[in-house]
Amino acid sequence: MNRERVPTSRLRPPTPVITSLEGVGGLLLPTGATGASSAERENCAPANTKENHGVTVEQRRAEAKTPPVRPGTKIADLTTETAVTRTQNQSSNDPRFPPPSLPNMFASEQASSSQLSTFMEETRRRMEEQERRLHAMIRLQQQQVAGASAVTGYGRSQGATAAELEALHNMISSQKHLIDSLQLEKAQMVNAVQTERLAKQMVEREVAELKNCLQETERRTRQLEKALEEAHSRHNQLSEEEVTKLRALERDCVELEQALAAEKRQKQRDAEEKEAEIARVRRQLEEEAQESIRRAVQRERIENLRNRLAHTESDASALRDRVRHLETTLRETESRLVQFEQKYTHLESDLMAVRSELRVAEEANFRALLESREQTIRELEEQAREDERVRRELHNMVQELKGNIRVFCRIRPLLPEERQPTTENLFQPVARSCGRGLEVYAPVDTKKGRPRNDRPPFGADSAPASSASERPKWVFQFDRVFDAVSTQKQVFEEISQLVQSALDGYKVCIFAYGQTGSGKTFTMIGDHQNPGMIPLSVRQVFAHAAKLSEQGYTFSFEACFLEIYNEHIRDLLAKESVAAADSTEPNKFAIKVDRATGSTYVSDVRMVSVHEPADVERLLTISARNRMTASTQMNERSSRSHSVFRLYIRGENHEMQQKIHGLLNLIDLAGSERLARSGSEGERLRETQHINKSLSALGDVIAALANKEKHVPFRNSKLTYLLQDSLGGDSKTLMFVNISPTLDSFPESLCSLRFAAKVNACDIGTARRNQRVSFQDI
Ligand SMILES: Nc1ncnc2c1ncn2[C@@H]1O[C@H](COP(=O)(O)OP(=O)(O)OP(=O)(O)O)[C@@H](O)[C@H]1O
Repeated sequence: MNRERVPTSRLRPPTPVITSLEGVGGLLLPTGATGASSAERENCAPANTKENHGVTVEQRRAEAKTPPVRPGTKIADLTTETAVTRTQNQSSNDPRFPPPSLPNMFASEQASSSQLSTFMEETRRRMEEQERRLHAMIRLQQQQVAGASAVTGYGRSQGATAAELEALHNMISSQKHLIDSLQLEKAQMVNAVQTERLAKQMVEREVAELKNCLQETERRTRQLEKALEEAHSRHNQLSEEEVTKLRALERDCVELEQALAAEKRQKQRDAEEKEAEIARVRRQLEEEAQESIRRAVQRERIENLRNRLAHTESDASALRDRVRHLETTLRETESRLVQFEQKYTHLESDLMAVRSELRVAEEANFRALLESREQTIRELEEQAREDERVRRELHNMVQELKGNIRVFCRIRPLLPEERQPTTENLFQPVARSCGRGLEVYAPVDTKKGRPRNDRPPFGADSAPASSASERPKWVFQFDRVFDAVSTQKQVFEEISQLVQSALDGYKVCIFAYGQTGSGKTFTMIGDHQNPGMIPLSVRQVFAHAAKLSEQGYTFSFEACFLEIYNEHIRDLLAKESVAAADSTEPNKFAIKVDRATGSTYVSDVRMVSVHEPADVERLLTISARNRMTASTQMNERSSRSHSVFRLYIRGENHEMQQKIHGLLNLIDLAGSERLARSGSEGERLRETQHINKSLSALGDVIAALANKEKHVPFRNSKLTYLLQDSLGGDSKTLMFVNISPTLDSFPESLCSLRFAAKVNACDIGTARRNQRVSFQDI
């Protein structure tokens, strides 16, 4: 049986030594160890300690036993009573509180937990009692002090002697001291109680551990007992004989095992000896083999050395022969080198001579080549100039063949605000006439259900209606007809040749003619997205001038922008203040003719040098601000004046000794309203009269030029007078007739078309048609 032994130190709790405090209440104080000395115990217990004021604790305890003073007690009696009490309590050992001895249960490992609990319970109970007693003591002392004070007062009132009072005072002060010391003791007791509590907790923990150990030990004991019982029962089952046999077998087995072990040891020793023998023999054999290999190698080396010696000797003799041969060759080479050096010197001098000859020849060739190239360039330049001259001639010829006055018709689209529910397609370009023909249909008279005009107003170019219900139709022929979807670029492509003529030194006039709102300004100036003929022409002129500068031409450009309003000239490029002054001085600008050149110009007008298209676009912006517009019944922003943009082109080619003086006139004419229709009166009536007069004067001039009349009435209007140098002669004129497609504008449109058709019939330079033209009947 192997019982687990619990260490003694664990089982034994720290034993509190509980000693009795002699005297007052038999207080319990722990000393911490079983074998604490009496001195230590004295330190812990204040029983025999002397106080500073010289009164022993025992004395104070005796005094504390003093009963409360009753009223009427004499001072002498009080003293006696106190003394008696003190005597009674002199005993140092109070039999009521014997010093607690260690409980037997801790002396042995088998201490039961119930005994321990009982001990703990007893200790707690005793401590509580001690505390209670201590409190009673303190109360008693306080009562005594109060009694003494009462006695003192009583003594005073009874006339006690000074000595008696002194004695009383002393007694009271000693009582007070006793109370202090008792309170000190109380504090110490409280500490002791706390220490005791800690010890108790430790003991409780140890007890719990002991309980666990005990339980474990009991469990194992039970297991062992059970195993023992089982062994006993098995043992009892075997018979005596079997046991004997078993024992014999066991002995045999032991002997066999011993014999086996001895044999094994012997065999192991034999094997070790044999291994050692084998290793020794192997070492011997290896040594012998190495020795024989070493000898074989030495033999082979000797053989090799013999062979190499034989080879070396034959090589040496061959080398000797070669050295002899090389020495001979070297001597020959040295002599050849000397010959070569001599030759090289000769060749070098020859090469230098050849090089100098070559340089001379190359220079001659290069000069010849250069001259031939320069000649070619000159020829090409001459050719280019000749080409340019031919181009100009051909261009001019083409322009002349086309006619020096041409008319383009442009029909603008219906504007969004003009969309009508019964839009009639009045103007239809004729597809078969290569974009030159235009058919005009009379609108239907909605009231009568038949054409409004069954008789065309201008019979000369009309086709009569075949029946009463059929709409009358007029057919016009122009140099080009642009329909409503034609773009500005497409239109410009057709006039670009004419613009080119200006750069070739011709005077070119491009007019826009038509009634108010028919698209004249749009065609000439356009807007930001759709630049018109003026900006596009200027761009072309500058671009072509840049190209011609490569052929030695230098160009300069000057521009002016005028307005003719009510037969008065205004400068559209004048500064705002100047323009305002001009309006109060209508006759400031006069048209002058340069007798030498025949050119016309306006005095005092602002001429602006332009160098690039942007310069001209800036001028257009200025002029747009200055341009006078006035409202009429037909168009809120009707332009009531002619605007004339003039670009003077001056070019020079020194080599060709050529000078160019071209002039490009781009004219936006005022709206061509008939007086009856415009409904103008007053100032507006006067404007309309002036406009019609000047347009009629333009027609007269064109007619006179076409009819080769001696007198051309240029001076009949400011416009024709200003354009005198650009109309007629070899000048080139193009007129746009702008048409509004609206129903309301139909009579005016027809009127414009008739005017344009008559212009188209003219040839200002060379007569194209042998017919007389008159604008009187339009
Ligand atoms: N080909 C066109 N495509 C688109 N819109 C056009 C075209 N022609 C003219 N317009 C528009 O028609 C309106 C009238 O045109 P525009 O002012 O050029 O007429 P106008 O003949 O110069 O009139 P006015 O004699 O009163 O100056 C403008 O709003 C213009 O933008």
